[in-house]
Amino acid sequence: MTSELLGLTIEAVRPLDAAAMKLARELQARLTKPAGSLGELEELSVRLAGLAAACPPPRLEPAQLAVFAGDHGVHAQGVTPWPQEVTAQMVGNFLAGGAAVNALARQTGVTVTVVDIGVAADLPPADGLISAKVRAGTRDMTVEPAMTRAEAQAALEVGIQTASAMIDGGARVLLTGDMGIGNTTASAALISAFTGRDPGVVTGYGTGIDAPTHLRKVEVIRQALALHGPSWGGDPATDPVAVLAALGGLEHAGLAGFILGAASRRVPVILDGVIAAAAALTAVAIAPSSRDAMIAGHQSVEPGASVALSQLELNPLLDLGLRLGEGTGAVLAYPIVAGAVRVLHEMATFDSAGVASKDEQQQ
Ligand SMILES: O=C(O)c1ccc[n+]([C@@H]2O[C@H](COP(=O)([O-])O)[C@@H](O)[C@H]2O)c1
Ligand SMILES: Cc1cc2nc[nH]c2cc1C
Repeated sequence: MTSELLGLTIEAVRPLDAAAMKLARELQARLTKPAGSLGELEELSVRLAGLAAACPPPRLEPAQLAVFAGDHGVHAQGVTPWPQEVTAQMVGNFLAGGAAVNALARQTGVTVTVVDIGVAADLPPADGLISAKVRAGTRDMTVEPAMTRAEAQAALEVGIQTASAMIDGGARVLLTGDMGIGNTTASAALISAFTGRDPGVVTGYGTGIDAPTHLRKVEVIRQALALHGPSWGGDPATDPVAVLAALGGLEHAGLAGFILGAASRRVPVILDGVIAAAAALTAVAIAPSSRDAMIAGHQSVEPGASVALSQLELNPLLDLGLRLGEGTGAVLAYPIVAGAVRVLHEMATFDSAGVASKDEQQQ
C-alpha cells in the first residue's frame, strides 16, 4: 500500500522536457566561447533546462539545505566508535551555527535547516529545526526490520513535505544533508541491496574505524541482508519501500522523500555523500525519472558512494576526499551548479557581442 501523498508525488515525477533541452543546446552553441569549452557545465545546463522545462531554466537562488538527523539501532552492534548521543549534540551544533556545514553554507549562500526525523534524544524547539520525529531511532536491522512499513512511509512523507515547504518558500534548488551516528552501516546495506554488490565492496570506514571494526561492520551488513533479503527475493525493485524499511535509517527515508519531492516539482537536488547516494538509489527504485533531478555534488571517500553513483550514472562534480556528511559536499558544489545556469542567463551570444564565430572566420 502506497500512501496518498507518496502516490501523488511518484505520479508527478516526469521525464526531462526534450524541447527545452534542444533550446539549451542551441543557446550553448551561440554563446561566446568555443563549442564544448565549458565542459560538464554545458551538459548540466541542458539537463537543468530539461528539468525546468524552460530555457533558460530559473536561476538557482535561493538554495536550501535540509540536514535529516536520525539514530540507528544497529549502533548496538559496535559498527562505529562514536556514542549515539553525538547525533543530538551535533544537531545542537548545527543550530548554533558551529559545524563545518554552517561555515561552508555561509561561504556559498545556502540556508541550513535541520530536520529531526529520528534522533533518539528529545530536542527542544529551536529556530532552524523542523521537529518531525517519526521514531526515536531505528531498530537493529540484524534482529528485525529497522522500521515498519508505516514508519518508512511516514519518514518518506516528512521528506516530501520538507521539499514542498522549501520550494513553496521560494527555494529554486535543494541540497541534501545528514547526521546520524551509525548511518554509514545503513547506507552500505541499502547500496548492497539496490546494486547487488557484495557488502565487502561497498562498506567503508565511516567516521574512521579500525580494521577489526570494519570486518565486523561488513559481517553485520551480511547478517542483515541474509535476514531480510529473502523477503524481496533478489529483486529490490519490486518493493523498494520494504528494502528501505528493513535496512535504512529514518534519515535515508526522509532524504529519499526529499529527493522525490524536489523531482516532482521539477527542482534540482544536489546530493551530498554516501548517505544521500543510498537514498538516491531508493528514490530511483521508487520513481525512476527522479534520477534526472539529481546532481552528485561530490565523490565521497566511502566506496559505496562510487558504486551507487555509477549505477545512477551520475558524475560527481568535486573530488576533495570529503567524508564528513552534513551536506558539506553539496554546499561546496552549489556555486558550480548555479554557475551552469547563470551562464545561460548572462553570457553574450556571438551575434549580440559582435564576436565572429568560428564558421564566419573560416569564410
Ligand atoms: O557523507 C559521507 O559520505 C560520510 C562518510 C562518512 C561519515 N559520514 C558521517 O558520519 C556519520 C556516520 O558515520 P559512522 O561511522 O558512525 O557510520 C554520519 O553523521 C555521517 O554524516 C558521512
Ligand atoms: C564529530 C562528528 C561530526 C559529524 N558530522 C557529521 N557526522 C559526524 C560525526 C561526528 C562524530
